[in-house]
Amino acid sequence: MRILEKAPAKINLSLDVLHKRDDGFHEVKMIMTTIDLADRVEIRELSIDRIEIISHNRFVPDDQRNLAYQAAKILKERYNIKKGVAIYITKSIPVAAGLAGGSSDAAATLRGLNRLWKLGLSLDELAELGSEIGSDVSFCVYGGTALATGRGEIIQHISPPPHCWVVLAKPTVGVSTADVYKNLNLNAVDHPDVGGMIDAINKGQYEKICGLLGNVLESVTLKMHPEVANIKDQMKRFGADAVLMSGSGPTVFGLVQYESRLHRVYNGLRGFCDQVFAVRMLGERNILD
Ligand SMILES: C[C@](O)(CO)[C@H](O)COP(=O)(O)OP(=O)(O)OC[C@H]1O[C@@H](n2ccc(N)nc2=O)[C@H](O)[C@@H]1O
Ligand SMILES: Nc1ncnc2c1ncn2[C@@H]1O[C@H](COP(=O)(O)OP(=O)(O)OP(=O)(O)O)[C@@H](O)[C@H]1O
Repeated sequence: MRILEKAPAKINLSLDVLHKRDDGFHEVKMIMTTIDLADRVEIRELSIDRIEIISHNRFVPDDQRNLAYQAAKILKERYNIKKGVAIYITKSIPVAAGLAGGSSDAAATLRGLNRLWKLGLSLDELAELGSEIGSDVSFCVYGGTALATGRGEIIQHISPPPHCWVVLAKPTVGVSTADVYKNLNLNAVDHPDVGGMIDAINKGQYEKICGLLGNVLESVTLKMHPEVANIKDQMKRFGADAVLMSGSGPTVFGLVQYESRLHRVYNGLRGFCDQVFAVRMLGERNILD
């Protein structure tokens, strides 16, 4: 038996950090939405009781460090499954990019194994298990558009944003999410208006959404890596309607309403960055059904 799951990337339209918690994590308030850039996760049964990861990507671990491996392990242990699986991951999402690639592979593995092993778990139950793997996994279990709070694992679904194009550019710098949070100085940031963003999304107000994009983690990553600020400037110069870094970076995304403008932004950025993508937002719920 063979199960296929799509594992789409996310971007953060708004990302605020409220305070550091006693457990070391930060309390966040952010709007996440799924985009049409996805890894492919294929799960096949094995005759021996083992978890194998096959990815053919030198940046992706093929052992217990892989978040898809951790997803399979949690389900096997929790439900006492004595069967093995091979998990084939075909990466399209750039690695360590701020696009939740690994988290989405883990979420796809949870959904896929739930089907393969007929566990009958709800998405809410899978999201709760996913939160043990990483803060972004719960959102990735559902996809769509959501307000994420807590350390990112408390998910409230909201309306999809109005249709537009998203140009993504990933500079070749490596960013550690833990380092970015560690270096965040909350006394020196402009907090984005997350409530205003929810309102603008609910009302389908594209221009207002553009004006409200904000991410407090930019204050750290842009200082560490000036090339990220440079990519932001170039994206604006080529005509994106609004530009922001996703998650802890380093990927920068630009929103573009009209296709006529899209080509100029996309082609312009290709002169600066190897990894550039032009995709759609997939903000609807149930896109993963
Ligand atoms: C930046 C975002 O991607 C925005 O969506 C997320 O907040 C990060 O999510 P993630 O990569 O799934 O993060 P995790 O794997 O859970 O945590 C990695 C590290 O980031 C820091 N971390 C993460 C999430 C959070 N709310 N507070 C934190 O301080 C912690 O040091 C943690 O050890
Ligand atoms: N399935 C996976 N795909 C990619 N990287 C993985 C995977 N599993 C584990 N990793 C490890 O996780 C690290 C971060 O990769 P990932 O692509 O998930 O980052 P990210 O997009 O910045 O995540 P987030 O936006 O959730 O912070 C990689 O450097 C890699 O070593």
